[in-house]
Order: sequence, then C-alpha cells, then structure tokens
Amino acid sequence: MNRNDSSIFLIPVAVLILIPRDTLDKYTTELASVAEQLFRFMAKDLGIDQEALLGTFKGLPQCVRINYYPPCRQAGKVLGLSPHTDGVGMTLLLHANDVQGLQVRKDGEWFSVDALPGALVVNIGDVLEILSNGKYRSIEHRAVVNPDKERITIAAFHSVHLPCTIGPFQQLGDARYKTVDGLDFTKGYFAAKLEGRRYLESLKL
Ligand SMILES: O=C(O)CCC(=O)C(=O)O
Ligand SMILES: [Fe+2]
Repeated sequence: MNRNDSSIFLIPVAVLILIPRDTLDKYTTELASVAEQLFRFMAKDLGIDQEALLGTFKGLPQCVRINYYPPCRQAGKVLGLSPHTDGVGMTLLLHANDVQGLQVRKDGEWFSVDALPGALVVNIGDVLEILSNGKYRSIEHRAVVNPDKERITIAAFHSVHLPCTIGPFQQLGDARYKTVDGLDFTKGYFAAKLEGRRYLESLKL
C-alpha cells in the first residue's frame, strides 16, 4: 500500500498461542455439527434439498485461524484485518477473550458487531452467496483494534469439498453468478487477496 494513500496500515505480528490439540479437536468437531445444522436450516429456508446443499460441503472441511490483535495506542489509524469477504460457505467466529472489534459493511457504512459473551458470530461466505443465487449475502467485514486491550478471535471456516462446482441452485431462478470449478474459485479467491467484495463481484453475471 502506498503510505501516502491512506493512514491505514496493517500490523504485522506473530504470536504463539498454545491450545492443546485435543481441545481444538473437540471444539472444531462441535463446530462442524453446528455448521451442518445451519446449512440444513438454510437449505430448508431456501426450499432446496438439504443433502444437495450439504454435498458441496461433504465431510465439512474446516480451516481454523486464530487471530491475535495487539493493543494499539493509534487504534483509530490502523486496521487489524482489511475489509474482505470469506471465500467459504460459512465462518463461525468466536471472540475468545470477549474484546469487540469486528465491523460489517452495510450500504457503504461500517457497523460494529456487539458479540455476546461466548456466542458464535456466523458470517455468510462467498460460496453461500453464489449457491443461494444472492439470497444470502456474503458479508464484507474487517477488524479494528483496541487501544488498551489485546484481542483474540478464533475463526473456523467451513469450505467446499473438492472437487466440486460452485454455482447457483437452479430452483433459485435465473443465475446471477457464474458457475465455477471449486479449485479455480479457491485459487482465484486467494490470488485476489483481501479486497472487499471485489472477487465475488467479478463472478456476477
Ligand atoms: O477477528 C475478527 O473479528 C475477524 C476475523 C476474520 O474476519 C477472519 O479471520 O477472516
Ligand atoms: Fe473474515
């Protein structure tokens, strides 16, 4: 980023957070069943076959990222995580030490999310937006930092099962998104880096 363009900089940081392996295993196994149940509810809501929706997420592949945001006196001038959407079906986000900082973008404005203590925040990702033909919107979000407190979040991403194709369900009307190969989609998502909804928008018809 050109420093003259903006007062916003990412904080490069590496911190070792130790979580016993069996604790993380148990946690992620429980999250997989939460995700499955949510996918089922969504299929019902959309009026599509539950197994067909779950087929895209067969085996419930997960990826977990533990985000550590150190406190920063210049909190108003930095971002913890740039605006982006998640390139998965759904993300379950835990505010591990109950410090707020997640913001979502709606109608061009940023709103702070007030996460309840211990509650999971469910973020719809790009894949669900495409599969649902836009009925569920992939939420653009970012993380701000706190001037006094460190912030730790655990993001569990629920991704597609590869190989697969990602496209709107036919029952949901005229396709508003391209149908893409799952691997190409994933490669394209990572190549585009964290740039708001740019990659998802490029898949619109
Ligand atoms: O830490 C947060 O509040 C957001 C984390 C996030 O969006 C991510 O890891 O993709
Ligand atoms: Fe995210």
